[in-house]
Amino acid sequence: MAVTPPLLGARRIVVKIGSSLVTDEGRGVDAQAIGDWCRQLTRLGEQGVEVLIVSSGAIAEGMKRLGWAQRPREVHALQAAAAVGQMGLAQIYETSLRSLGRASAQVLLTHADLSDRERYLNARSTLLTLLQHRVLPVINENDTVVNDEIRFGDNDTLGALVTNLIEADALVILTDQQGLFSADPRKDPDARLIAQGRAGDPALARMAGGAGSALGRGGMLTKVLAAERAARSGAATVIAYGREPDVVLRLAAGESIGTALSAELPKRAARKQWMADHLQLRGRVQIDAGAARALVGEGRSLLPVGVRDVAGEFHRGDVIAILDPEGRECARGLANYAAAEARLLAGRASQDIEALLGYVAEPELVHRDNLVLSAPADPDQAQG
Ligand SMILES: Nc1ncnc2c1ncn2[C@@H]1O[C@H](COP(=O)(O)OP(=O)(O)O)[C@@H](O)[C@H]1O
Ligand SMILES: N[C@@H](CCC(=O)OP(=O)(O)O)C(=O)O
Repeated sequence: MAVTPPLLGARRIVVKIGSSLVTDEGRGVDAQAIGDWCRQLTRLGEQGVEVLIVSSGAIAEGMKRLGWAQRPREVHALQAAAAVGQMGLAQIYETSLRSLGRASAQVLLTHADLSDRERYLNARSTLLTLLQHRVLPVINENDTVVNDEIRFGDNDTLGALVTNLIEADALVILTDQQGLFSADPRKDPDARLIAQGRAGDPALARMAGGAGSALGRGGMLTKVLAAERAARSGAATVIAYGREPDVVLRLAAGESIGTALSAELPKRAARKQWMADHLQLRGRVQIDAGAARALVGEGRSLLPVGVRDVAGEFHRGDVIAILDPEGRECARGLANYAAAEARLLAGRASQDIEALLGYVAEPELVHRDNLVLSAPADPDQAQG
């Protein structure tokens, strides 16, 4: 069965780089290898592809800087090592990207940041703003304030959550193996590379084992589960060897390298399902005819000026229903402002937001990327 190469034509990708690669099997941050990944990603940026990096390696680098030969068991010692190592990691990415003419930004996130609706929107807006300004975000977990992630080594999951958050087209997981094998190749010499599969296929999780080295935490299982999660927002995943020459550039040119795991749902349909499955309706706004035309007819965002009435008590990041002038639900979306603020903004121009609230989160009440139209006007539904 011929499969579309997952990175061919992708406009936005997340590249996750594991600890063993970043730190050259624990010898300390490998500046040369980081320089090479940055070169490839900068080249992709020049071709118009938006790229985000999720990089592990803080703990391994911190241990080296502190002269610790053994990975400590105490969580606080791991957190301290991460705090030390993150400095080195950020410094090397910044230096590499600056020498290539790319601005970079450090973003430290926790899983909780992405499950809290308000912080989710904040993280999303910040990352999208960085991309708009052609800044390359370098993301890691905020290891100093969380400990589950340190114990479970969850940067693979973080990569998938970031992919969902900014609706990337693909997640690339660079690791120290050629891809997913039928069994852990460190233990089974007969293991064969799985070139392609469907994200979420339970057979893949059965093949994947834990980390094969003391440095990596998640092993293949967290990568396979990350692919399943990335597929929920319609993104494909590739698991590939990070030291394969020009690996990301060749993937982007359509070459098959490593393991490609496809997503079943296209992006828009996946997002709609996600909103339906995960989010509870917290309020309603009724809009005027002009706003209804803009939303339903032209696929635009909902601006406060088109809002007539606000019902319910919702917060920023909650889902609200949008009703047309006849009171029929025409869309649902994530509110950028709380109900009390939306009441103050109703019927007013976006330029007035600062004067009315004292700050501006976004000019829209619901951005079109966070909006799902109701049947039958929604093209996804019209297609069946
Ligand atoms: N089925 C499998 N295919 C490939 N690698 C596997 C498999 N099962 C377990 N592994 C192990 O997973 C390791 C990669 O995971 P990990 O060490 O966490 O890497 P990273 O630091 O890149 O996240 C490999 O080195 C390998 O030993
Ligand atoms: N946040 C940790 C990463 C832990 C982790 O997930 O590591 P890995 O399994 O190598 O991707 C660090 O920077 O050391």
